[in-house]
Amino acid sequence: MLTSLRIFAVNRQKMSSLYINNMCGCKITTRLRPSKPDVLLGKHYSSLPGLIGNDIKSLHSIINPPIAKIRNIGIMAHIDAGKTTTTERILYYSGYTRSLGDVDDGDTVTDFMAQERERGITIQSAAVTFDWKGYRVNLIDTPGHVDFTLEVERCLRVLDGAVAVLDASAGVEAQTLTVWRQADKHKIPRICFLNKMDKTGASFKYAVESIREKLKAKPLLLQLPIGEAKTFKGVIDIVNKEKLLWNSNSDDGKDFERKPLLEKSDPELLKETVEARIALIEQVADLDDEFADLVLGKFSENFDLLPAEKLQTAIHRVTLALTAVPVLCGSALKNKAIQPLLDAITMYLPSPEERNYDFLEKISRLLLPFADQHIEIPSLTAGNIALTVGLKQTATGDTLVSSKSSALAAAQRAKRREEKQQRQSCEVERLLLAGVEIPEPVFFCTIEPSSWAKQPDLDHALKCLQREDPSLKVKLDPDSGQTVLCGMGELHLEIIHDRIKREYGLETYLGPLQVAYRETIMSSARATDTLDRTLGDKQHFVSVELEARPGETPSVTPVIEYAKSVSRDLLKDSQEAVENGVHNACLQGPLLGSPIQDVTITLHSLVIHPGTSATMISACVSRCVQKVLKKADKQILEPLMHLEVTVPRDFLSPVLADLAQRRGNVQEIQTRQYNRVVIGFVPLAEIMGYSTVLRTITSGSATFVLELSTYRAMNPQDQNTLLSQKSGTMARK
Ligand SMILES: Nc1nc2c(ncn2[C@@H]2O[C@H](COP(=O)(O)OP(=O)(O)OP(=O)(O)O)[C@@H](O)[C@H]2O)c(=O)[nH]1
Repeated sequence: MLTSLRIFAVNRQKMSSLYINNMCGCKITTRLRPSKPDVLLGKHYSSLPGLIGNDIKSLHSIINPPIAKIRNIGIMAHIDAGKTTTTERILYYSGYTRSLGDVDDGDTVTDFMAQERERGITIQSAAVTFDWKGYRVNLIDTPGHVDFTLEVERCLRVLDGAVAVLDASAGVEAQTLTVWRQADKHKIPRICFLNKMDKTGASFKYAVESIREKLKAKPLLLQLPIGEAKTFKGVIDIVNKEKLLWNSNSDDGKDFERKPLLEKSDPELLKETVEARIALIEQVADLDDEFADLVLGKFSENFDLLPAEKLQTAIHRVTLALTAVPVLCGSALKNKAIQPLLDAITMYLPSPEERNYDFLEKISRLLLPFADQHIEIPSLTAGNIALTVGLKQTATGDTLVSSKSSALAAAQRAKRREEKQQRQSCEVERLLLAGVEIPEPVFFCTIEPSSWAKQPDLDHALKCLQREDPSLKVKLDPDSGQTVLCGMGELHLEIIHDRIKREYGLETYLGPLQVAYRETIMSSARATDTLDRTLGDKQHFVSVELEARPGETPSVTPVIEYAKSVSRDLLKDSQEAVENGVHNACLQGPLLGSPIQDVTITLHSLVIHPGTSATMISACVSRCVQKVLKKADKQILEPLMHLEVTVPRDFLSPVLADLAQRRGNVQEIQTRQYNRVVIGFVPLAEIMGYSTVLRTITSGSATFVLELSTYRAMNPQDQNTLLSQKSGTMARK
C-alpha cells in the first residue's frame, strides 16, 4: 500500500502534465513485484511522514502537494561521478531512509537490480519521492554508462529539471557531454554539483572551467569550497554570505554549522565572498533584464546590499531560461554539502507549471464521478474512467496523448506497418480512442442575444457549448448576418437555449425551427467566367471554364477534378485558391441556399495573370461554380427520418392514418404482445411537433424513436410546394 501510494505520488503531477505513461516506465513499478521484498526490507526505511496510522488528512497533504511545490528532477552524469551515492544521501537527509546506503557495499535504494548491486553501476532509471522543507521532490537516478543512453533520454523527457553530477577531480567527462546535450535537446533547466571534493586531485576551479569550455555553459558560482581534497570541510554560501561547516565528529553529515561570515572572524573569506557575490550579481544582471533594472536602480551604489531573496529569484529565472547553470560543490561519500544541494533543487529548479511544454493541454484536476457528485483523485491508472476539468483546447471526441512526439512516433510506426502489409489497415485509427461519431444536424434556427452588446458573450457561450457537444453547429447566415444554431432536434436546441440562460446568464431569442435541406444537381452543365480587375497599380485577371455533373458516389463535399488541359505548373500555386472557391460556392445552393452535395466539378481551363491574388482566383471560381449550378437541373434533398412508433393495438389505426398524412412510408408493423411497433420513414419536415399529436391521438399511450436515415430527393410536386412556401417567407421577410 505504501509503495503504491508512492507511485501515485510520482505519477500524480505527471498526470497533470499528461505524462503518466512515461513515468510508468520507470523502475519504481518493479518494486511492486513480490520477488524483490528484500530490497525494501533490507534497510531501515522510515515511513513517509503522515502515512502511518491511516491518518487520511495528512495522507492527503502528502499525496496532493500544490503544484508549485513539486520538483520533478533527474540526476545525470558520467559513469561513477557519484549519482547513486548522492541520491542515497538525499534520501537519508530527507528522512526517507534511516541508514546510509553504499554503492560499494551494494545496498543502495536506487540501484536495486541484482546486476546493479553486483556491478555497482546504475542500469535502469529509478524513481524515488521524498519531501524537503515543504517541497515534494520526485527524483530519478539515471544511468551514467554510455550503453544506457536511451534510458537517460527516456527519463529526460519527463523531467522538469536536472542535477548534473560531476567528479570534481575529472570535470566534464565524455558521458557528461552526451547527457548534457540530451538535456539541451529537451530544454531541461540544470544545476551542476561538483562531487568528490574530498578526492585527491579535486579542483573546483578546474571543474568550473570545464563546464565553461566543454559544455559551453555559463556557470553561476553559488558556493566556494572550504578546502579541497583531504582538507575539504565545507562550503561558502555566496548568495547569503555564510559558511557551512560539517562537524568532523558527525559520521552521517546530518549536523553542520551555518554561520554568517564576519569581518572580525573571517576577514579573508568575507572579502573573497563579497567579490564572488558581486561577480555573481553582475553575471545574473547581464542575463536577466528585470534583475538588471533592480540592481541598477535601487542598489547601484552598493550591489552587496541586495537582499539574498532577490538574487535567488533572479537565479531561478535565469536557470529556467537555460541561460546559465548554478554550480554547487560537496562530497557525497563524506556526507558534506548535500543539504544545500537539496535547498538549491527546490529553490532554482522549476515546478511542473513553470515549464513551457508543447502540450495540447494541461489537466488540472482529476475527478471520479458519482452522478452529480465528484471526488477529486490524485492519479489514475490505465483502464479506469474519470473526469477532468479545465481543458481549453479539447473537444468531445478528441484523444489526448502524452505528447505530440509520442503520437507522431506511433502514427509513423503504424504507417510503416501499413505500407509493409500493403493493405489499408486501420492501425492509425487504432491509436485513437473510438471517439464519437458526430451526426449531421438536421434542424436549425437563428439565435439572437437581448442586445448587440451581448453578442460577444453569446459567441463565447456557444463556443464552449460546441466543444462539449460537437453535434451542435454554429454558423453565420451570410445574408442576414444572424447566428444560426444547427442541432439534432427541437429538444436539443431548446436545451441549448436553456443552458445559455442558466449557465451563462444570457437571455436569447430563438427564431422558428427550420429543417436543414440540401441540394444537388441531376444533369451536367458547363460555364465560363472571367474576372478582370485593377486594384491600385495591380491587375488581377482570372479566366475559368468548368463543368458540374452529378457525383458518382455520395459525398457531402464536392469532388474536384482537373482536365489534362489545365497547366500543372499553374495549379501548383493556385490549387488551394481554386478549391476554396469551389467549396465556398457549394455551401449555398441556388434553390434554397442549402449546401450542395453529390456533385463533381471539373476544371477545364484556367488562365491567371501573374500577380493575381488568391482571393481573386477563389472569387472567380466561386462565381463560375454558382453559374454552372444554376444552369444544371436542380434538386432539393430533404432529411428522411427512420421512425419507430410503439402503440397499443387499439390505437394503431389513428397512428397509421396520421402518418399517411405526413408523407410517411410504413415498412413494417411488428407485434409485441399487446403493442404494435410501426417501423417506417417520414420526412423530417412533416414530423415537427409529432410528440404532441401522438400523445393526443393515442391518449398518451404511444412512444416513438426518430433518427436520421438519409437525405432523399423530394418529388417535383413537394419541391415546388416547398419552394413557393420559402419564396413566400422570403418575400415576407
Ligand atoms: N571520494 C569520493 N568518492 C565518491 C564520492 N561519491 C561517490 N564516490 C565513489 O564513486 C564510485 C561511484 O559512485 P556511484 O554513486 O555509484 O556513481 P554513479 O554516478 O551512480 O555511477 P553509475 O550509476 O554507474 O553511473 C563509488 O565507488 C563511490 O563510493 C565522493 O563524494 N567522494
